[in-house]
Amino acid sequence: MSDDLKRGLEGVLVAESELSYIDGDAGRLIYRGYPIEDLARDASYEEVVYLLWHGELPTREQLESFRERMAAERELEDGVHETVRELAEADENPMAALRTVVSNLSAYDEDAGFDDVTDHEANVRKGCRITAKIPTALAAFQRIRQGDDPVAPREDLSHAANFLYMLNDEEPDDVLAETFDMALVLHADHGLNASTFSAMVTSSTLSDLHSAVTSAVGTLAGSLHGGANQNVMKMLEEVDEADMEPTEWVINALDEGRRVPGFGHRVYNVKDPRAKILGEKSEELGEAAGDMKWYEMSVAVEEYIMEEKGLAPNVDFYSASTYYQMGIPIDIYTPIFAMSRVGGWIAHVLEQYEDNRLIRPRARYVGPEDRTFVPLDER
Ligand SMILES: CC(=O)SCCNC(=O)CCNC(=O)[C@H](O)C(C)(C)COP(=O)(O)OP(=O)(O)OC[C@H]1O[C@@H](n2cnc3c(N)ncnc32)[C@H](O)[C@@H]1OP(=O)(O)O
Ligand SMILES: O=C([O-])CC(=O)C(=O)O
Repeated sequence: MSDDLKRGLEGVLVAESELSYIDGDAGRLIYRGYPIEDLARDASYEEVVYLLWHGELPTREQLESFRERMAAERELEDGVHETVRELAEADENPMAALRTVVSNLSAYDEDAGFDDVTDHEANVRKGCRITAKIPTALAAFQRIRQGDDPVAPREDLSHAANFLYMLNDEEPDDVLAETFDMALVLHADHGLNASTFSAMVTSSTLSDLHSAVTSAVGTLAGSLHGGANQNVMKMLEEVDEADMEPTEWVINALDEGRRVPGFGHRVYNVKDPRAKILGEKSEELGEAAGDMKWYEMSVAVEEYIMEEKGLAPNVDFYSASTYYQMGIPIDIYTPIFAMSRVGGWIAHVLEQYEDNRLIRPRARYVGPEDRTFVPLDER
């Protein structure tokens, strides 16, 4: 046993995976061998989920049947719908609401249970249901809390277009649907990031898929991980409202020892390739709207932090201004991240079950030893 301490498990290899590879120095990301740039340009979210779960890109027929299968699972059972309504009416935080809803889905899933948690086919069925229902739950949550009626899902729309339709009660145009689909593709998997790792830890105990995804949603919520995307947008809004230079906000934050959301990464030492693609989208949306404010502010922040701290933007940085310009409410950016990453979480759980070993590291004990117990009355 090695006594080397690796805080935050930095750089520690704990598994073999065929799912995604990140070259942090070259700024390169691939899913099962395919460059993220190619997938973002040409593949739909459904195609990418198929690739992650099955190992190969689908043929047209395979994709059609996978799409139909997922789309048929979009409706929420009445009990889940009631939970969504209660959470929305109680003004629950959206990530907390999503965590509760994912957990609640298992009560209505005919394959749920702890008898044979590693059954691959049952897990793909459960995975389809969880992935298909998260957008419905999230859109309903958003609409109920803003005082509108939920919009029922449509089976004829893509995963991305259907979500925007349910959110806005309006079919998105092609630009919006394609931009959102691309964002889902970009967020679908990313090696052993913290939320994926927590899904793996949960499944490694031979707990079930719903528990693993519930753990992952809770982990993604934190501001050092998926929660950063909404903090990026809050920063840009603060800059705008105070009519200050973006660099001023950053200088203040750094002076106060605060992290600037959307910058830095455990694995990338250069600009995250996903941030490059999302930056282009943010720029295009600004051009289309004739308002470059959000994009230009973002670029000013990026240039300043690179120069001062040598830190590059991560995926959360440009997803913020992209979603904002699509009219998406800020506090559902992180649930939208979860809506995509669930495909990756499930793929990693399937992989974990294929060759399971309990994940259980050690801590170096630095507390006292050999203390003499003093009975309660004598303390
Ligand atoms: C989808 C995702 O999860 S992507 C990440 C999303 N999270 C964020 O954007 C939050 C802001 N970023 C961060 O807090 C970090 O960069 C993390 C958590 C992402 C990575 O953290 P780590 O790998 O632990 O890097 P670590 O904390 O060691 O940082 C290295 C140095 O860069 C600094 N640094 C890293 N990120 C930032 C930042 N965003 N703002 C200011 N300084 C930063 C640290 O202060 C540290 O400096 P020091 O050596 O002088 O103390
Ligand atoms: O890989 C990480 O640590 C964080 C990240 O970028 C992601 O989860 O997409």
